Amino acid sequence: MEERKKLFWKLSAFGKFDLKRFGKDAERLKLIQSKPAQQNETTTNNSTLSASVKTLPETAQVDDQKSTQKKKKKGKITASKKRALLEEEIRHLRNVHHIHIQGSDIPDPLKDFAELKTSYGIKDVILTNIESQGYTEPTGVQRQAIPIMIQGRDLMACAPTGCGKTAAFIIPILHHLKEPQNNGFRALVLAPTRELAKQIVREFRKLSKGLGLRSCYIEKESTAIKKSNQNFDILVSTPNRLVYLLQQNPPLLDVRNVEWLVVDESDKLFEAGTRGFRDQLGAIYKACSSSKLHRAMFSATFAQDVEEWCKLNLDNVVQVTIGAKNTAINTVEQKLLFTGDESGKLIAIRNLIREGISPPVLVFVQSKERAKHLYTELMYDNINIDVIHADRPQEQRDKVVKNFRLGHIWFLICTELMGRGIDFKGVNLVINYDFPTTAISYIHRIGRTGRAGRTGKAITFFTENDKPNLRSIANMIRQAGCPVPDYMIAIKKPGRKEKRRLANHVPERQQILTMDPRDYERLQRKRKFRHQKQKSLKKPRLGQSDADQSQTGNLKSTEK
Ligand SMILES: Nc1ncnc2c1ncn2[C@@H]1O[C@H](COP(=O)(O)OP(=O)(O)OP(=O)(O)O)[C@@H](O)[C@H]1O
Repeated sequence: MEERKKLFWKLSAFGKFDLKRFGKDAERLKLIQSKPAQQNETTTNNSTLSASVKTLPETAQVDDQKSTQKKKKKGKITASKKRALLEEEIRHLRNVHHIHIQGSDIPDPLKDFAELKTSYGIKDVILTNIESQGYTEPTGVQRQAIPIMIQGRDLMACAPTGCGKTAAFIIPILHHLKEPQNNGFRALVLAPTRELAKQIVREFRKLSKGLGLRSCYIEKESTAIKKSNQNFDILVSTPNRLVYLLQQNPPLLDVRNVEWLVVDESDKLFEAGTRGFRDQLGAIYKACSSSKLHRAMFSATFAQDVEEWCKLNLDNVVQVTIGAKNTAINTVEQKLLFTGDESGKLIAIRNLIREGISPPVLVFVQSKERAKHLYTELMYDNINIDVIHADRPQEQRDKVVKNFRLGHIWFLICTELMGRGIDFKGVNLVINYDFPTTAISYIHRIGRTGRAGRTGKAITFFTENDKPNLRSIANMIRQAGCPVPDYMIAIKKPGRKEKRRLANHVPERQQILTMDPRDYERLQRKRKFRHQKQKSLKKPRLGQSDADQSQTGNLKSTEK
């Protein structure tokens, strides 16, 4: 027996004592105890072996240590395999949702909203609010932008129209602010129009229910100081209004404690000149002087110069793009309709109405004047129609938006004012009565339909005069998978200079109005008179004194 043992140790001394392989031999030689019957394999490997190893001489112990090391190594391989699997899963998630990223140390996209709690400790109440909005799954932009913003990283996000960019910045801001504080505004969101700013406030309120955080849009100067000092945490504003309030002496607002600055429709706000807000944006940047400031830019379209600015000026910025950049949404069935000349458009729209189109419908024209004229032409056609443009008083604009949302208005004639960001649920059709001057404007206009995964339709009228812009928009339509005739794509591409000229000049068009201009003027006067009468009838409320009335008048006169 002793001889056999010696021989075994000699044989095993230079090799690895693999208990798994040679365990049976060792057992036969009675060098280790035999396995108890019916023992589970995992337990065998751990407890039985460790018990028997005690009986082994030194060399065997050394060998066993090596085997344990190997096992540990094996464990390491499993961990790296695990990471590889996870990376594959993340790659797959990004592919499925067309998420493209640029930047360093980018957090993983969310698999679901629940991960906000497990990985980032977001409050239950926010998750409940998300759920009560009917959001079951995060959209592509939400999956990637939310974790980036939660980590306090500067962000530039480009994602198609109607894919939930608003919630993508609201959720991380709410998580960041946590609860109300006496520090004034800590988050500032800029949007190009009042309508959009107010819509964003509504979204903030829905998603922050139960958190105590207060968000506002400042309508009047007189409320600016009050709101500023009154524990409002979130301010949503147009750049013009904000700059005006900041430039008063003393300033009517304080944004020095702002920690999150979000620029929605950022390519629009970056535009220079009278139609853009670049100067105002510069002043606002200066005013947001907190060292804790983080910045995020969101839009469905991005211009090269904005991208370059962001890369140069934002800290370690992450760029997120969903799908192909600057493309029209593919849930919208798009069509171009040749109407010959301007008068053909009136016939075409009446034909569409006669053939039966399902409301709500948005009709875009290129100017306030044309909006008023088209409204006058169609108002007797027995359809619920209204018009919105910057010349209408804010109170009327709000009413129109509300009535369109409620379905009381079926046809809404509008200008570029409603082209960006406005989320009317269930718009079935967008009619571009006037051809958009840029492909970017086209993307935003038709993006008022086919939102949040729904389908929609867009019909764009064009005349001989629209030929210079036809090619770029026909290309957009083809890219979205809708048919366009080849001759449109074959039109000569305008040069850079020409492109810029086209973008900045709305074409001269033949007047829409078919009635005598004097009759039109008379009608306008009548309408104005009727509106003022309605207003004055509404004003003297029961028990309201003359002094009260004059005060109301004063407040109104301070409105910008
Ligand atoms: N996770 C989600 N699941 C379902 N619907 C969502 C989700 N997130 C947002 N929505 C809805 O999608 C619609 C569009 O959202 P939102 O207005 O934020 O789009 P957007 O990307 O900002 O569009 P635009 O570029 O036109 O401004 C809204 O009605 C919103 O309630």
